[in-house]
Amino acid sequence: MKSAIQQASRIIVKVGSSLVTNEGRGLDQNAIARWAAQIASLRALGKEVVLVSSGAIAEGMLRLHFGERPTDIHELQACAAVGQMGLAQIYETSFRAHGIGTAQVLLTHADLADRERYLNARSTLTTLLRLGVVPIINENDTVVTDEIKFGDNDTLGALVANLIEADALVILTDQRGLFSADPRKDPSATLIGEAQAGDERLEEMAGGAGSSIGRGGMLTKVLAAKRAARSGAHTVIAWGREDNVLVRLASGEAIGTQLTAPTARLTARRQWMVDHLHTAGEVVLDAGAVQKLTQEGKSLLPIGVTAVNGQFRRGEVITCVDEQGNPVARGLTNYTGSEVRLIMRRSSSEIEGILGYVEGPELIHRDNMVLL
Ligand SMILES: Nc1ncnc2c1ncn2[C@@H]1O[C@H](COP(=O)(O)OP(=O)(O)O)[C@@H](O)[C@H]1O
Ligand SMILES: N[C@@H](CCC(=O)OP(=O)(O)O)C(=O)O
Repeated sequence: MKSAIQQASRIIVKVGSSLVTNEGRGLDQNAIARWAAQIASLRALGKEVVLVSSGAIAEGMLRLHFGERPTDIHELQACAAVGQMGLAQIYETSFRAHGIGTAQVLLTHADLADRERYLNARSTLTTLLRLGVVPIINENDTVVTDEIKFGDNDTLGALVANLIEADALVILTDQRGLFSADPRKDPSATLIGEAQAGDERLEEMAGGAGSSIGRGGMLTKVLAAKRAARSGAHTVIAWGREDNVLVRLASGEAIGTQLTAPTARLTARRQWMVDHLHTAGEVVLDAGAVQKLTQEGKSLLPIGVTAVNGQFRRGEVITCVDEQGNPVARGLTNYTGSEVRLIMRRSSSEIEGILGYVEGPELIHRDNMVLL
């Protein structure tokens, strides 16, 4: 099996708290500079990279002079808010040294469960990538407390992999990968080189559901791999301080644990759309639009829509039917039902004049559509 990272063109790299910090307090600037240099090399190979980085609390603790991790949730939130400034600062400086810009993106799991926010986050991230910027993502710890209690950015990494259909998720941590048992407790544990993401035996190795998962640990990584695999992304768990780890992975070297996704990326996404039984509404297409979608592989533009049935919000799944009512395609709409009623039969260049803003020239972008 070829290395997942070598083949990947869009990669999420997650660096854990245990790695970015100097023993839990403050950030390790040198380590961060090394990952930035490696990501710059990946970019030079034509790969798109999104970084999910923890470390805000650790840096905030240092800046606010907490000797140990506070137990009060709101103090933890305060640490995260203060520390995030330092995190952003170090990443911006480290990437600037390679002529690469960074962007700060703070997300919660709830943001990604909401269809409209999901689509907005997706559009922002893909636009940042198109503009050549490296998005640096962390949890928005100011507005949520669950994540801070569990201290888990692994799940966030997987959600982001689903969000922008990454080909691979690289989880960098303080161990050389997933071992047959926790190597801190069992010195005879052996490294798992490769397995299928979602294999339940991996969860047992990582501690099983019954173990203490107070803070991330390997279980959240194994579960993140399972989640990432749903959109076809492969996961690699590796030691973040391994020399030049990202570049070596990209050159095809087998390092750490590779958890392979059983379904291909496009199949997974297609299946998700097809399985989406509840569609929020319907648009009727003229014959020209049907032709563009089915024969020419194009996006759906408002000009090809002749009628709208039902009410729907931006980001919801809608069905496209032909003039006889036969389903043609399904996809995520960029505009609400009321907006489509205003812009249908009109050219995309008129959208701004009619609505006062443009979410995109397409009603449904080709990437967000599946033919039926
Ligand atoms: N089977 C296993 N293989 C490797 N590490 C394991 C395993 N089970 C539990 N662990 C523990 O998980 C820890 C990594 O998780 P965590 O501290 O949350 O890292 P991060 O901050 O990078 O997310 C390791 O230091 C290790 O003690
Ligand atoms: N968002 C917080 C905590 C996230 C966290 O610790 O996650 P993880 O690296 O998976 O253990 C921070 O930046 O400190």
